[in-house]
Amino acid sequence: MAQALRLLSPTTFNPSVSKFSVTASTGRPLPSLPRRLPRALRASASLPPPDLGLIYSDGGAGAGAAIDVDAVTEAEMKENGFRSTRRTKLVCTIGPATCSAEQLEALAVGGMNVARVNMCHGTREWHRQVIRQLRRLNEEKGFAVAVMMDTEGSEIHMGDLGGTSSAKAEDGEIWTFSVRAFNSPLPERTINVNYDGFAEDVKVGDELLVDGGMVRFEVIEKIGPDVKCRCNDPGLLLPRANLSFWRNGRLVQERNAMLPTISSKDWLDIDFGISEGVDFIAVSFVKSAEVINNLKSYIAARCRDNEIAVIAKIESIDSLKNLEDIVLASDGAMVARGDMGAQIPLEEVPSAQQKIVKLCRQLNKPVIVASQLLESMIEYPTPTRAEVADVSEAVKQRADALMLSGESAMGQYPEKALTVLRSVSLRIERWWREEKRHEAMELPDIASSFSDKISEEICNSAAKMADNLGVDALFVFTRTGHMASLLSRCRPDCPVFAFTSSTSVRRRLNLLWGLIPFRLSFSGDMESNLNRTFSLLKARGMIQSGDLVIALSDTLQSIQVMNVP
Ligand SMILES: Nc1ncnc2c1ncn2[C@@H]1O[C@H](COP(=O)(O)OP(=O)(O)O)[C@@H](O)[C@H]1O
Ligand SMILES: C=C(OP(=O)(O)O)C(=O)O
Ligand SMILES: [K+]
Ligand SMILES: [Mg+2]
Repeated sequence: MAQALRLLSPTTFNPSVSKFSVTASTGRPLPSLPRRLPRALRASASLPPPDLGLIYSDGGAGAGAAIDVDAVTEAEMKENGFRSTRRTKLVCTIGPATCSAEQLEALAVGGMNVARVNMCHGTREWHRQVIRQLRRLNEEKGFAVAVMMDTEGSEIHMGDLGGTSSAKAEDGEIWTFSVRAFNSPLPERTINVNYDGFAEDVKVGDELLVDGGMVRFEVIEKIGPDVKCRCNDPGLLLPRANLSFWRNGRLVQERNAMLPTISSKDWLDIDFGISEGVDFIAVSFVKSAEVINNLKSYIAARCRDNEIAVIAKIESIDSLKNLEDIVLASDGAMVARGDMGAQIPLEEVPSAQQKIVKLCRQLNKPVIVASQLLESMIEYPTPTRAEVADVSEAVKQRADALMLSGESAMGQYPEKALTVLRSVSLRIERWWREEKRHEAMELPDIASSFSDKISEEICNSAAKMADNLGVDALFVFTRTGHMASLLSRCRPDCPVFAFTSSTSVRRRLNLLWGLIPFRLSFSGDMESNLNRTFSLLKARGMIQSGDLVIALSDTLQSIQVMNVP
């Protein structure tokens, strides 16, 4: 039994569906609440352990009937019922510790939704191998792991330590930072700097921060291209670590303002990303909305269907100043706490994070909380309690995604770190759902057309209905993914199954909170879409007769409430 509300706006009116009335209508008579218990309240039959080796493109009834879903999602849903699937998405930076086909598959099985490659490190050839392996994994195993390429940006950083993997700087030691080119091995206590103007720009007395303050030096003497510095806060120097300098307690920014956000090397990396078909490009050290607009036009001119989403990394003082404009121009944002913590006082990072996460949700842009979430797990197999609390805070803020950096790129325990993110997310999400602790957030109107406004109203209402009725899932049939994003923005209690006919939309939706994206070709006929979807998912054991579902479609701009037949 279905109850339908359909609104046909002038732009989406389609004569083939004109049998539906143009104003709101209920499809069939409304009996007293026809729902059965939501699945979460029913005794769940114990299921055999999932076979994670198998995959799933359902080719059985021809391409038209196929549905793409990965084995991990399927197993998770069968095991726990779909109300308890994970809502917070997980991004893993790929590096030497995770670049083999087996390691990438282990991460995908462990819940990685997006793989990030950082163009600061490694060669294009290395990144190409990783991206192609990920694509193969998706094709062969039905995953929808998206690829995010992160630009290097015009930051000052150290060279690569002449081939050694790290160097220890001790308290009081004098080190030379130099723009000269050296043959490796480097002279003792010498660091190469990538920026030619470095020796001119720094002044005696400046404080030099490595990796946002993990190691600190004071500039004591300048000799031509060499800058002598005394170590005041000892620590480990890692290859290509970021350098910033401070004068009178403030970050020296003049130089930053001179350099382009997207360097000539970044443009070559972006061309590389476009040709390799990455799903997201994350832009480092964004200063204004302009650079995002430029990149988006560049992509639009080169990609059919504008298939690459642009993520603004919020990590500089300028990006915090121009936050709203930057977020509005972008397709998403990253709270890049690593560099942010080097640009503003550390104690201001938590409030900046909360502000960015909130703004992104209001403006309907996915947001990633990144850096040092589980830093100690680079070396140790268990996280600190403080790290677990940090992860839990980001989950409570209902960020779309959490990101691993060094933990997955070069740490000792990449899979364990991912497991920690997954289990903490699941536990905290469930706790806050059960306690109904989430405060309602005011969601401003964001639509720019009347048709978008209808979609927005439908999604807001559907999410509210879903919470009030305690439905098992929201189903959304969406071509561009927009309607799915609007539902995700409402952060409903139940998961959102997003059906889209495009594999690239499916991958991009994988970054969004609470969405379970499927690839499915569908028509303008909701009735037949729903019937087909129900039978495909039922055949898989992913839904059951009686599950209560609210279904939406962006072609019809409709809402239906129904039990799975
Ligand atoms: N493609 C790569 N090749 C080699 N090492 C990498 C690669 N990607 C990441 N790493 C290592 O992982 C660390 C953490 O990654 P990330 O946070 O992305 O970079 P960064 O530390 O430069 O901000 C890097 O400092 C680097 O040591
Ligand atoms: C994610 C960040 O950027 P990157 O790792 O590229 O420095 C950060 O600074 O937190
Ligand atoms: K980067
Ligand atoms: Mg950074």
